[in-house]
Amino acid sequence: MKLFIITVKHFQSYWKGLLLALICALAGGAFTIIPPILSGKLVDTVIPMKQTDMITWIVVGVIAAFFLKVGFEGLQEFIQVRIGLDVITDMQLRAFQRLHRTPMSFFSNTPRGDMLYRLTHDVESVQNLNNTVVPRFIQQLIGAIAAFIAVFSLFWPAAFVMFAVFAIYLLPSFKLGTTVRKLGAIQRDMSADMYHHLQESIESIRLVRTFQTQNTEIENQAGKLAAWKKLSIKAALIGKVNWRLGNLFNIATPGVVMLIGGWAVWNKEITAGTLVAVLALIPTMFLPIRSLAENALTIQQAIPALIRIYEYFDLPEEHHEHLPAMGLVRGTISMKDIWFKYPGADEYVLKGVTLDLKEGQHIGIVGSSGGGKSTLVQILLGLYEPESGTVQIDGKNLYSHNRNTFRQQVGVVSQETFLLNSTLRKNLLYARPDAAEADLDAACTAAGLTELVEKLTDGYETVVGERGLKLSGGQRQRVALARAILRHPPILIFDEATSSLDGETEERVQTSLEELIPGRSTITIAHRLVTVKNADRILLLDRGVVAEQGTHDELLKQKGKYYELYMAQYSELEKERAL
Ligand SMILES: Nc1ncnc2c1ncn2[C@@H]1O[C@H](COP(=O)(O)OP(=O)(O)OP(=O)(O)O)[C@@H](O)[C@H]1O
Repeated sequence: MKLFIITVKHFQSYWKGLLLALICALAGGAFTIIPPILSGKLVDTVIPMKQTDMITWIVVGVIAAFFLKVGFEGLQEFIQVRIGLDVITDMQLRAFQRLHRTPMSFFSNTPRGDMLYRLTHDVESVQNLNNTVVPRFIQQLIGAIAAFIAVFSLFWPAAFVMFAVFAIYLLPSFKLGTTVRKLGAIQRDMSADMYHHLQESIESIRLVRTFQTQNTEIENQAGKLAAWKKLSIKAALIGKVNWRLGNLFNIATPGVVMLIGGWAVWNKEITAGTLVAVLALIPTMFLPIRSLAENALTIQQAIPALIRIYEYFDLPEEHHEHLPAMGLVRGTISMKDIWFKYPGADEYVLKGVTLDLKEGQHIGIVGSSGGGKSTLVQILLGLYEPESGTVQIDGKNLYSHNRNTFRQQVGVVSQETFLLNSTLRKNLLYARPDAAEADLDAACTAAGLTELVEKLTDGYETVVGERGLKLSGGQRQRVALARAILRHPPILIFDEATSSLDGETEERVQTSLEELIPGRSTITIAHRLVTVKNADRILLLDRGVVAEQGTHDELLKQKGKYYELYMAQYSELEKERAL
């Protein structure tokens, strides 16, 4: 019922077009019953009375009725398809918009394949139903109702027989339909799972080749395909049985009508022409039932698909876009007593973390892997909300402002760099589409990218490939760096930004970064302590708590965990140099 109400709401604003489509369908239905009635006239009066000139008129009438029926129904189909496409594009866009406004936790817990499947295949399933099945069904239903009324007025016992036949047919058909619906839903889940697997397998092609797991991947897909095929055969078989059952009734009914109609003609209760007209109207009455049986699978797949699209309309939204804008950020950050655990997790990732950063200061965050460093940054960006604690930017509460207006003023370079399957220019300008050429060049110089740009035959216009596969890890990271620089942000966040660069490049990029940092509030997350050595303050985050903090020298003097970490890394560096 909810499904019906939401769907009706979607179509509500198109009521004028829908009304026109309905009028066309009614006209089409009226013209459907004219040829059988004219056939009756032919048998009853034209032939017995040898009205040869009337034959021509009847033929003209039949042809005209046919053309008008086709014309009206064609117009109705076009209007409905047009409105259907408007509605379906609205639906897809609405689901997509919602996805972009939902909290990040949703993305951590939802397979990407499932999201893509909903926005593509599910939308397509509904579109198939919308474009072909529904407009035809409406035509056929109106034609059937018109035929039923005509049969009822011509020879009511035949209408009664039809009614009884429908009642008998609907029972098994309903049962089969329920089974097909269940199978359709399972089939859809299987398809989504296959889609997810295909996508994951192709996306992680490097991993697959490195670990030589091609055969496992293929076997996995073969297993999924086999299960899907088995189910599809079952669904197709039931669908066909349902359709044949409809056919059986379609063939058997005229026999029964012939029997009682013949008897009535014999008893002079009706004319032979009336019986001919009634018999000619029977197939029209069966059309909607046959159509339902024929398209059972399409319908049964579209209904769960529609439900799944609607589910996205109900996704929770980050309610901040309507909040006041953050305004020009200067760069004072204050995170107080942050307690946070990921949705569904039992353990706290951050346990009372406090971080204070004055405008233009540089803070380094170090610590063991999984200690919560990246999570702290995600909270600062407002991608996750802490269970308790406050985040203030220039003294303003982040959560009572539009976070987008804050994020726009932060340059982030993280461990993972996502590149668009487009040119280097588009990838760089993603951060600031209106940047001037000189800014672009300057950002590339600062990020150490100039050499690469000069080496590429098409320079900035070189397509860097899907997910940046044509660039090395270091080059990708430099692109991300240039993007961040291009924004001229008052706040910079480097999350292992130089981790995949070789020693020499890292040193060069590090120098560029250090030139960039003065005047901007900067947070640098690093495993290598030398990266944050010059920071104004360093926090050592250990299992969700700030275990130590101070300048590099102060921390070394404390001879605590930082000291141990530094000594371990230092001696390794020494060892490397000695080799
Ligand atoms: N999206 C997520 N959902 C659930 N748990 C997560 C998620 N992201 C991270 N975690 C968990 O939170 C903890 C902290 O992760 P985080 O990435 O913040 O650590 P980190 O200190 O940045 O680690 P590293 O130095 O290895 O990058 C880890 O135990 C991790 O498993």
